[in-house]
Amino acid sequence: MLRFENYSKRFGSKTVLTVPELTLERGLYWLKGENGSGKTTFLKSIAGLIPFDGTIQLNDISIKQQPIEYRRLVNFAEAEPLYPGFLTGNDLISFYTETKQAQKEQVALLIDAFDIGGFIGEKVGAYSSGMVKKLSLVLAFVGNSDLILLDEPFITLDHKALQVLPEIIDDYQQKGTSFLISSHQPFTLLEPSVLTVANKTVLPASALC
Ligand SMILES: Nc1ncnc2c1ncn2[C@@H]1O[C@H](COP(=O)(O)OP(=O)(O)OP(=O)(O)O)[C@@H](O)[C@H]1O
Repeated sequence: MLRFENYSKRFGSKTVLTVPELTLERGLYWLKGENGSGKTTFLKSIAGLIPFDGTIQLNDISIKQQPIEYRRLVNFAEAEPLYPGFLTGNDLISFYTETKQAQKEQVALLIDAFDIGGFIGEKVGAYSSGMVKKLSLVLAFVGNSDLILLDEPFITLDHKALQVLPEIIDDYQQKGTSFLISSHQPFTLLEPSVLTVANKTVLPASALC
């Protein structure tokens, strides 16, 4: 269960998002909203990457009071991931495998599913945007996170990866992982609950009726 109380995010003097109170039960959520509405800001706040006012708790664990414990539960894949160009994909995968205490078999399956084995020995600086995107998705699925945040996961992926990604999301969801996914493209096959980011707040679509 993900809970927000008196959440607000300012950049300088400008408040871009407020969520007075919101509880999200375990599940798969599609975060919808226009450009600049606040989807990435919301996801980055939940990932613990940017400061904010108020409270965010996952399973009663507070991002501010128990940051290490909280971060163990959450994985995040950025819309346009950036990694130090001198590292190889293997360097990053090894680091995530260790910090997320992931099983080597799980990692091997992900490398195979996203078909990245042919280039992860090379430095990330030489990757195309789609290759970086696939690597970032593999890293997001490494370990046993309670909540996976995917910011625009479908952009720049090739046809095969576009087919594989929903299957993996479905598989993880059935094992109990929750997802918050921002996307301008529908992914209705997975039957997500819709969250709308508009008017500087986040509301379940049902609340808008
Ligand atoms: N680092 C920053 N400094 C100042 N303002 C920012 C910063 N990051 C985001 N914003 C502002 O916060 C608001 C929300 O931006 P955000 O990136 O969260 O939108 P988004 O819904 O993800 O947009 P898109 O669909 O275009 O990716 C925008 O008004 C944006 O200008």
